Amino acid sequence: MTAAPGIREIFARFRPHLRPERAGLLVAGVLLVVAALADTAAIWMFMLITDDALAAGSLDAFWAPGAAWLGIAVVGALASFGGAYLSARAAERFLVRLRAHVFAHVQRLSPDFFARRRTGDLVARMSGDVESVERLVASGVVETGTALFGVVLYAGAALYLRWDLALLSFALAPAFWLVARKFSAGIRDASRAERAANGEIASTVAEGLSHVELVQSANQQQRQDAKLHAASMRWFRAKLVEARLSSTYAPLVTVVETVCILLVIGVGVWEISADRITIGGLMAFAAYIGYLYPPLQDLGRITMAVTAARAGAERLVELLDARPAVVDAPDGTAQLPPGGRPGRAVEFDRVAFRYPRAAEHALRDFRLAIRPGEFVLVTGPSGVGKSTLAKLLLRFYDPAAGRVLLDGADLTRLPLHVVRDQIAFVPQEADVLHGTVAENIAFGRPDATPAEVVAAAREADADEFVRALPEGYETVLGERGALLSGGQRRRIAIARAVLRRTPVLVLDEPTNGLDAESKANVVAPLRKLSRTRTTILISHDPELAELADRVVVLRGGRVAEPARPRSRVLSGELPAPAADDRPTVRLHRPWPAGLTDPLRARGGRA
Ligand SMILES: Nc1ncnc2c1ncn2[C@@H]1O[C@H](COP(=O)(O)OP(=O)(O)OP(=O)(O)O)[C@@H](O)[C@H]1O
Repeated sequence: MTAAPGIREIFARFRPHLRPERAGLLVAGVLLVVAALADTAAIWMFMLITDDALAAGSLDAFWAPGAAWLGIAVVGALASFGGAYLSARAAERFLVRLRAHVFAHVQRLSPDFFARRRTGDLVARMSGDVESVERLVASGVVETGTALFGVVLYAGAALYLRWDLALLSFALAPAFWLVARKFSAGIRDASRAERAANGEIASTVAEGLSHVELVQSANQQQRQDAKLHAASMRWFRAKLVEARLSSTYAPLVTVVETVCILLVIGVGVWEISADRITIGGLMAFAAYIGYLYPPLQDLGRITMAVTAARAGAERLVELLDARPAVVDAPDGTAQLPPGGRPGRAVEFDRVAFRYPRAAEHALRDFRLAIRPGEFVLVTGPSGVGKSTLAKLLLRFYDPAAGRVLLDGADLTRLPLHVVRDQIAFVPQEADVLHGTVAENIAFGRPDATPAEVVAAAREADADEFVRALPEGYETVLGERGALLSGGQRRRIAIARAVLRRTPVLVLDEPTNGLDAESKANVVAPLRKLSRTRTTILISHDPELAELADRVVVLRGGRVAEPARPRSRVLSGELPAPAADDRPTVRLHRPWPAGLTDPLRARGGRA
């Protein structure tokens, strides 16, 4: 493992997020200083009362310091409350801002990043690790400042009362540091192990829950239990090491403290007998030394907390250092010609692409020009690069060579959001989010009116089954759309794509794994939809060739044969819709010649 970032590095890294809290932290610091000053003054009043009122038996000498003590206590309490509240407020606001920043960063990383990560671990980094950075950078700053001030203040007061006695009792102060230092290394290693095990626990639970059907159907619950147990035991052992170290630290510090206090009292008794100090003076002195220990202890504890937080910061910095594979062009961006036609032209111009860390190219010298409004079926054997075309078109990645063009504009020269505003994508796994059907359809356009949502559902042939759901469009779908069949989930995904009204529609295997009837339901809307936009349909399914103007067959990352235009639709020459608008696709036709030539298999179309 690489060395954890140093404190300075961590501060430099996260300081910008702390900047808006500077005023709050400063006021909190001032109030906590006032609270410490009030404590110091209260002890002074205690000394005056002991010597002038108690020892002298004078009630008159009691009132003035007594009243002052009360006033000081009230001011101290208010300052202490204000300081604690403001520092907590600043620290939590920092936490909220940092978490938002990390999430925003992670959301913009390329799909490839997530392919190599476990979701649970990412969740753990955005919760526990963000909190440990907050403890270090925000609350840690106030605590350290206040503790340091306390040490200086109480040591100063003790020195003022009796400098010789004070120096004697300070002689043992470095022992606090030595003890804290000794424990820090062990705490750091244990914290690293604890943070990593925490990520593993979150990952195991998240994976187990999201694949619950797979786990149950394969009878693998015990294996999942064992995985969680193993991660939990690693976490438990690390926690025990942490607990052993910190619970040894506290009693050790108490022993050092007791030695100091006994030393002070022993020498003090001798001093009183020699009449060199009053009893009130000795008690106040002992109180200052006693007040000195908590901030000293705090400094030791903060040293250990900082060590632990470095392990979290290390994991967070690693996340923040990950760079998205694509970003907006730094030297200005090109303009997309105004739309208006049915769809936009899409072109892959001698594109070569290899996934990060992959040995082979997924696409090589790939050329394909799609006219505006054209409906192209992209087919070919598994793993040949079909889905990669969609990923390049959506600019999840940039090609290593060649260009992907939208209406003649190079995608790498267009702002990323403009590219994605042009393309609606229906992925292989139709995503269903937790929320109502209406919210699911409107995901890409949250401002859509209910009427627009229903219109999109109609276009995707989803309206009828949605209305049959218990609460229609207001039916809450579970995170994975458990209420819906595979075909229905796809139609919701198509409705979502339709609602975005983009000039380009890309569908990746929309009929995969569906039976004939569900497939017919998914295919039916495509014919209508393709009339008003450029449509790229990625599929193994030869029967879908019926729908397309052109079939493109891929082999080894290239177009295997010249893409042949169909006689049907070209942009601007759209035929009148069929009377009943139903698909003419024959869904049970065999695939006579394999994937090598779907055109041959397609035959004539009515
Ligand atoms: N994230 C990735 N990292 C590395 N290699 C990848 C990644 N995604 C895909 N590949 C590889 O790139 C090649 C093309 O993959 P792609 O998903 O485009 O194929 P496909 O034709 O869509 O396959 P299928 O029909 O099975 O969906 C395959 O060899 C695949 O193993």
